Amino acid sequence: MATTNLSEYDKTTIPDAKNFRFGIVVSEWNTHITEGLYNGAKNTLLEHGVKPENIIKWDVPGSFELIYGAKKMQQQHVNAVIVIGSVIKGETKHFDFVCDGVTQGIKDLNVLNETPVIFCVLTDDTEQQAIDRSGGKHGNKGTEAAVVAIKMADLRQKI
Ligand SMILES: Nc1c(NC[C@H](O)[C@H](O)[C@H](O)CO)[nH]c(=O)[nH]c1=O
Ligand SMILES: CC(=O)[C@@H](O)COP(=O)(O)O
Repeated sequence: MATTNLSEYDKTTIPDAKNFRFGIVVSEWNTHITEGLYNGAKNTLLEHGVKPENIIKWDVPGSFELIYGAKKMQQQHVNAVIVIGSVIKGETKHFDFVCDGVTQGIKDLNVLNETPVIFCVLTDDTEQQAIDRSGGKHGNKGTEAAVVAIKMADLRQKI
């Protein structure tokens, strides 16, 4: 069963993000998907008051490199990090290892370090599924990730 629209949320429940600074690490694999996710995330951050100069974007070759990129981005005095990737199943089990590796690596960064890392990595059986979730009929997971990043930055500031 497909997910609900990822971009529909109550905008009145989102904290003011004008003083927050975000790092976004973007995989270049399936760039037509990841750039759509990045635009969704960036535009949502801007919509909630984040200054353009407070959004740092780094590109990495593939989703597996998001782990290293996020680790270094955590050192950039940002309130939260978003990692963006698109893993699409091929003929072999490589898909499984990439997805599991990235998931575990990002989880580890959230456990070991203080800066939240938000997981915006699509793991799809088909390219159409990825298209549908990066600005298509199911919305944009980048928008969802930006909302989560603002909420986590706000929570971190309060605790
Ligand atoms: N097949 C996909 C990859 N594979 C590349 C890995 O992420 C990694 O860059 C390589 O194993 C070298 O360490 N990456 C994606 O992001 N999406 C794919 O569909
Ligand atoms: C997720 C991948 O690495 C995948 O695109 C690689 O394709 P294949 O499994 O056909 O080698």
